[in-house]
Amino acid sequence: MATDSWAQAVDEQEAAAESIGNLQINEKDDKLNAAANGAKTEGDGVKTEDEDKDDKAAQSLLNKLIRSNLVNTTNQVEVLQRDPSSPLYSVKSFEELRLKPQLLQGVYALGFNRPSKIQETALPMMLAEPPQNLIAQSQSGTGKTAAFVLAMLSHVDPENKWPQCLCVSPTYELALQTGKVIEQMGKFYPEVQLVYAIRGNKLERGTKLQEQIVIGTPGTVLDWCQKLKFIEPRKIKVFVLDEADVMIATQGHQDQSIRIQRMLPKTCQMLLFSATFEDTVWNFAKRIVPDPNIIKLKREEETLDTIKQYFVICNSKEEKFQALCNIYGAITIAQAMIFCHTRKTAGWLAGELSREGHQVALLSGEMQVEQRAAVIERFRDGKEKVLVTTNVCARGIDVEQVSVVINFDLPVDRDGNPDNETYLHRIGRTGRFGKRGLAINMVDSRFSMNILNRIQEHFNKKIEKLDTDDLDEIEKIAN
Ligand SMILES: Nc1ncnc2c1ncn2[C@@H]1O[C@H](COP(=O)(O)OP(=O)(O)OP(=O)(O)O)[C@@H](O)[C@H]1O
Repeated sequence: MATDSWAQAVDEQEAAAESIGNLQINEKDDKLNAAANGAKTEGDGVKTEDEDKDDKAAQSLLNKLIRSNLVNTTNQVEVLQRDPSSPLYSVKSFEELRLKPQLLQGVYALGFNRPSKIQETALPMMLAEPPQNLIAQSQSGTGKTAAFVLAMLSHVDPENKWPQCLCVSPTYELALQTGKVIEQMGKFYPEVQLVYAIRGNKLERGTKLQEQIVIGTPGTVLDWCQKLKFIEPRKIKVFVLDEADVMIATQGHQDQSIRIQRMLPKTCQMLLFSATFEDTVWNFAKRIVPDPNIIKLKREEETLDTIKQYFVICNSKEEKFQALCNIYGAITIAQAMIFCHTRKTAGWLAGELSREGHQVALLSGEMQVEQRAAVIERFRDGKEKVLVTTNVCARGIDVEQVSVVINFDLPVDRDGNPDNETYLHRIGRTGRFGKRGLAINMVDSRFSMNILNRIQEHFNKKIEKLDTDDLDEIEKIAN
């Protein structure tokens, strides 16, 4: 097969895999959303823009799950105060915030020693009296969730047995994830209770909620406020809209969120968080949050500076597998991520590696988001040492924790050109003090050699040749 048609064939195969994967996830989500939000389901089998957008929520969830630490950033926050003449407070310790002792205990129990960059400025603003509104944007993993959870817990009056804080998240899974943070941080503050306004949580008609914090998806929260009246919106003191960029990408959520916001009192503190800030997010943010303070933290650029890059020449996938075994035989690899171009190759490779006795996790296009989340959690917890995945599956996932990345197939776009952005994202690291990493690229044709050369030129960084039959040479790369 000529290289061009080979490239096209794999692209087509992968594209098919992608749409099947998406359809399954979305079909399920649609049904669930329909149940929760009264949305319409259209299963016409065509990949629509909405399905693409739905991926954002899945990516965001998977990213949260794979990460166990704060994202390092050397950038400074940009602050735009509603009242520029008022002093700007920033804290370097949690003590300075005069938190309730139970909450301080919760923060330390989570292993937080000091506020993150965004928390340094966001927390004093959110905890100020009178309450201030805030729009905050910073990339995923910089401590936004922990910040607003702390703000909600601080503002609650545990004596009052009714909902006082309302937090909306784009999906069921993301709401559960944030709920977990509330539960952990509020561990030593048992008087404060939390309830999930999500599909499946059916309450009896006439119920008046006693929990002080409600977290849920926009459709259910709206129903609970408006139709079912489980919540009295006029008693809400803090309203949080999380993941605004994911929210606006989901049909109907924007309107529902605005309708919820309109039911809240003028005095309610409005807080909105987003990982990205395009105009659409900004326009939405301004409708949700009147008179806001604004905090932005620029995304840390990824670089290849701290990465050692190699390539290995092989003639077939079997040879690539053998090269991989040689590498594993020569150096100790704590955890590795291996990227394949198609689901078929990924499945085959995972099988071969497990036959060799490796503990392998496979992330594949046909899995539903919950299954993918479970795989990622097991990998993050170190239950498996190798994660084999297709690019489609791993798109957008931060792999900063993983020290070795293997491109079993090099990333190419649909036109068969090098996908430099994906290459950088797969193996790059953020921050000047980012951990050192090792990247190994498998080359198995003139086509892939050409791709490798073009990637090398693009980044102006040499990718060294590695002979995987020479054990001494392999050993050297680990030092
Ligand atoms: N001050 C802190 N010190 C140490 N770790 C922290 C601190 N704040 C948050 N973390 C941890 O860092 C990780 C990312 O935090 P968090 O989830 O709040 O970020 P985020 O910006 O909300 O990201 P995402 O949008 O993906 O949820 C979490 O594992 C969290 O427990």
